[in-house]
Amino acid sequence: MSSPSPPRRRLVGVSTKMYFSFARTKTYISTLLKLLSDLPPETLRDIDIFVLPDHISLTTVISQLHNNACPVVPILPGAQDAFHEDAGAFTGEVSPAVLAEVGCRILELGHAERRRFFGETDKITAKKAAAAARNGIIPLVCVGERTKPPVVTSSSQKEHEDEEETLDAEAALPEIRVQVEAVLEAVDDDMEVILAYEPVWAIGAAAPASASYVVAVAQAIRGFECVRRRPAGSTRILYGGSAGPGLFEKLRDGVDGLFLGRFAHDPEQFVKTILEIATA
Ligand SMILES: O=C(CO)COP(=O)(O)O
Repeated sequence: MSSPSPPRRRLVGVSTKMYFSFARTKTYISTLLKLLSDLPPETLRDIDIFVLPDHISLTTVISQLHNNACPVVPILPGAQDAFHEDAGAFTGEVSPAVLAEVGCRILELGHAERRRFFGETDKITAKKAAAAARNGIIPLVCVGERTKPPVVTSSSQKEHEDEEETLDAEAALPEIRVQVEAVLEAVDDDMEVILAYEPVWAIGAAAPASASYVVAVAQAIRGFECVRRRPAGSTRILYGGSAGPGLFEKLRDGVDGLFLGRFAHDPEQFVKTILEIATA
């Protein structure tokens, strides 16, 4: 009889994208550290937290995290992108080797905004994921369908007005499968990878995708052969797209945590979300 797989550690993080000034990032991190250090230390024992500031602010954030007088929980610092080569004549690019050298632990790749504004493809994202892994940085790869899938249950079939709409998860899977396969082919199976499922249409929206839909997609991603063949615990799946407090409880059957944007800009809201995930 095979022994049960060890549970995957919960994970939660924020990307500040390009929203914050340098000064605001510094204040944000010191407030976050203060709020976290006020919690009973055991609360955060089983959760990983990460912050992805802009490239310019990253080394300052790393110093703030290192100098934290009350290290309740190690927060993993990360970057929002990097080039796929380590060094050379690539003017203006950011080297994953330099990121590793200064203490970057997570590298976000393939975000919908990188794909949309900078034309990044699955192939480019996969090369970047390989570059992160060979430098000992965990690739956090964003995947997700561009268009909202069709609703399966019409609103007239809903029993209650406030019931969430049921979207056709099957319709989104082919697009997501290609994105996931491209990345996992480029990264050794024994390297840790974080997949952030971020439906593009739910990013920057008023509300996240419906919970039943996210759980269905996340469970399907976990069932992909390229994910199943990886060692237990080495592939964590997050949900991102208008995520915030009150959401994780509804998604816990599908995902290992949340990846926040705007709804973590208030550090108190971020800490509230962290606590919900840590204690769910
Ligand atoms: O893109 C996101 C995280 O990477 C999500 O952003 P929002 O939560 O602001 O929609």
